[in-house]
Amino acid sequence: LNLYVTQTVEVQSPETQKTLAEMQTKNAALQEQLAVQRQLLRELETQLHESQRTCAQLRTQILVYEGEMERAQGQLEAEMQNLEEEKNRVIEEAFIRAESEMKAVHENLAGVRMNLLTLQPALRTLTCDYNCLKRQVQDFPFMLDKAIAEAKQEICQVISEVSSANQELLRKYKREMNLRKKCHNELVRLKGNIRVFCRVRPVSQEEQDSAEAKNMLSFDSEDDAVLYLSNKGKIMTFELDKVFPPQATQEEVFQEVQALVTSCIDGFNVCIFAYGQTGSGKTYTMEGVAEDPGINQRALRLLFSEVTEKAPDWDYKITVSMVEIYNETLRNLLGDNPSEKLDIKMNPDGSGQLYVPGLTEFTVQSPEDINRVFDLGHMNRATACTNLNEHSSRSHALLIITVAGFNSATGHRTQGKLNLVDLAGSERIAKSGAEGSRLREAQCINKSLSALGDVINALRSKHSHVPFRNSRLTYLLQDSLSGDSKTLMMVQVSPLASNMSESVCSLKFAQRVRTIELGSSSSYRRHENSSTSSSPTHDSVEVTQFTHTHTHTHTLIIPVEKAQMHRF
Ligand SMILES: Nc1ncnc2c1ncn2[C@@H]1O[C@H](COP(=O)(O)OP(=O)(O)OP(=O)(O)O)[C@@H](O)[C@H]1O
Repeated sequence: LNLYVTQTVEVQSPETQKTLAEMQTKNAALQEQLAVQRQLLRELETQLHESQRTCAQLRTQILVYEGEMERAQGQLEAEMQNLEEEKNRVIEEAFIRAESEMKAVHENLAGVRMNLLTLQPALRTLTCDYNCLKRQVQDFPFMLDKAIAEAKQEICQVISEVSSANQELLRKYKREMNLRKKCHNELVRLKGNIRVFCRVRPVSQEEQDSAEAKNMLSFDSEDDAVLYLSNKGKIMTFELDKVFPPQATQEEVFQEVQALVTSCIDGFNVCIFAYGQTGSGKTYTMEGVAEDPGINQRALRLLFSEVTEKAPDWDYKITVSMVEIYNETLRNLLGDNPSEKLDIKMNPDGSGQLYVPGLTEFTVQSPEDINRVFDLGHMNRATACTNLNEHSSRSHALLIITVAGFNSATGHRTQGKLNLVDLAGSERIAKSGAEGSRLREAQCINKSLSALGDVINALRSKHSHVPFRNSRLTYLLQDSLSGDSKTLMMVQVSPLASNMSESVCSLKFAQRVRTIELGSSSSYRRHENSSTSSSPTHDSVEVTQFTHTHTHTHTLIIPVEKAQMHRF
């Protein structure tokens, strides 16, 4: 390629010129190729130099490595030598140790062999025991079945013995219960079906200094059933079941009443009436005051404590209703609408019992519940009238407590009702000089108190017809006045001189009721010093009329004046 010849040639012919041009083009192309080749050659030469330098470096490196390898070889050999020595030493030590261990194992083996020789008899015994146990285990299900069968038989026998003992106890319990009821009834019968108490209220602070306060009533220190009354210069003696003097406390009064209250737990129906003229203390005896409650509150508290004592054998539910009878209209004092009039109807369940549709009943479980119920009743009573004091004097207020019991052991059920009645004032119409609406009120009161007397009369006389329907009061209390019910009349008496004629009427009524019940020939006797001729007339016809009555009803009656209770 370096042999290019540059020659200037004279060219004449076009062909030659063409050839020349082509040659020149070729020459240029070759020149270009030559330049490229030269460049390539330079690069190759550079690469060659580079490779040679790298080769020299690598050789140097190899020499370094070879040196290092020789050194490592030396170290390796030394290390191997060391390891060889170490190996020999360790092998030697292991051998020595193995030898001593082997020796110990030999010794142990000898011991174990020795033990084995001694354990063999024990093993034989254990094997024997095991076989024995195995046989027992095989026999166990049969023995167990047998034992279970025997135990079952014994248990069945014991159960049947216990059950028959229980039956016997139950029979005895029922017999005792019946006996108790019979004794109770007998006691009540002996004491009288109608019990009549009298309570004289104290002279108030305001009355203290007036002429009214002079001592018209006196008591017998030896006989708490006698009351002396001085009227128009004569002294009359009244004999009742019990007379409470003015100083008698609410607690003392309640103590005499509590047996009657608790009998409703045994399923008896009980009525307690407070009877007397306005201001004689009826409401005080029945309701009392906040700091010294009367029969209503004490009765509920006693019922709570009694039923609590009987738990868990007996389960009791105590419900309370409050109604008012005003002008022969029945009102629900615990309902949402106290002005709504209630009706008394025959229960559609065919039991022949009466019921009051729409009457509210509250279940009470604590003294707090009682307070809430009483508050509601009072509030409703107050909202339905303009003057509560006057209104309460002219209406009957009834607290009806139902006690339903269930004995889960015997399946026995009981239901008793306790009716606590604060009657309207018993004063005579003539004295009050009433007209218009007052006259109507007085007539209604007169009618219902007379009806109460008529009902008691008919029941005592065993009349075929008892006029329960003659008043709302007797109709409502029908269930609790008839049958083996018990009734108590609490006759309230005012100590004031101006009230003496009303007091006489009340006490005469009480006396007559008591005479009927006891069948005695004379219900009140004159004081020895009194004039026989001028004392109030004792109606011997009425007394005779009630002498032969017999009933299981127990009643405590507060006296009703003669004019109102003329049939007595
Ligand atoms: N045993 C008593 N101890 C103290 N105060 C009594 C007693 N009895 C009645 N009182 C008082 O005498 C007043 C009249 O009593 P209470 O209101 O109970 O008579 P009432 O017969 O219910 O009259 P009403 O027919 O008007 O309702 C009351 O202030 C009452 O607190």
